[in-house]
Amino acid sequence: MWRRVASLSSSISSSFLAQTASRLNTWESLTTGIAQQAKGVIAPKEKTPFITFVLGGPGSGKGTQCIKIVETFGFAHLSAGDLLRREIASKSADGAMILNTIKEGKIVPSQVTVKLIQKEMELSDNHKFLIDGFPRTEENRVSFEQIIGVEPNVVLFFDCPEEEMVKRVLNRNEGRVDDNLETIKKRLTVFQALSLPVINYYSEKGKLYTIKAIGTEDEIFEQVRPIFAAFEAIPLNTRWNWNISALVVVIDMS
Ligand SMILES: Nc1ncnc2c1ncn2[C@@H]1O[C@H](COP(=O)(O)OP(=O)(O)OP(=O)(O)O)[C@@H](O)[C@H]1O
Ligand SMILES: Nc1ccn([C@@H]2O[C@H](COP(=O)(O)O)[C@@H](O)[C@H]2O)c(=O)n1
Ligand SMILES: [Mg+2]
Repeated sequence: MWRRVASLSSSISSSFLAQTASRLNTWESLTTGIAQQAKGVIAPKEKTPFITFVLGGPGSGKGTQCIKIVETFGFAHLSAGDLLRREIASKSADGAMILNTIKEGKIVPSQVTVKLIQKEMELSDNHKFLIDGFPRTEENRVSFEQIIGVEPNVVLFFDCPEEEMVKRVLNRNEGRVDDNLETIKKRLTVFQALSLPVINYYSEKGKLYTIKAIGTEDEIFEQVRPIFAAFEAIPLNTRWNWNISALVVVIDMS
């Protein structure tokens, strides 16, 4: 059994302390698997995670813009679709189920997808994550909050007309099993019915940044850039200093 004692500087406000404590729990929960393997030595990550969800319909340009965000702002890019395709390729136990679900344009059970994301986050040295194509449903969203124990800092929504999305997907030419007209229609229906409510949820929470996803890739990125530039502009002390003021002692009671 693990017991955690946290002692924090008294010079910071109580709401800030509450937020800080919750973030410590969050980041520690991400490290738990690694820590357990290390037989009792919890090695908390140095920085609090900064999580961006990247949403939008099929072919709206999420992956394309994520590459630019990675290049410019140094995020780790975790594409839920890529992680699922990797599971298929690795012929894992869930591979066949995932392949059938993707062919049908449906959504893979949240537990499966969240576990894949969690594993990537744990393995990453980065603390800034772009989680692309997730959450696709309310169930995805709740599952992430329950398993990872953290909410996104930013949610990007690439808003693109359906006609343009269909054109882009049909021209993509990457050999994806779901890049055909029949599956695209199903994916668009799923997007309208299941993903839009998630987008509305984050809009109501004031976390949503809507990008007009038409124009050239560079033009679209010029809408994205200021969002992250604004976060980068927050002084380093304000962003991370609380971590230094926190002392976490772990006592193994087993
Ligand atoms: N602004 C743009 N104008 C024209 N084509 C674009 C633009 N942005 C991306 N594309 C192209 O459209 C296709 C779909 O883009 P991308 O793979 O980034 O979309 P996505 O939102 O990740 O789609 P999915 O949800 O299906 O993974 C790609 O072939 C990409 O090169
Ligand atoms: N959260 C998610 C994300 C994706 N899927 C399935 O993968 C397909 C491809 O996803 P892309 O992000 O690469 O477009 C998608 O249509 C779903 O079938 C999922 O189930 N859950
Ligand atoms: Mg993509």
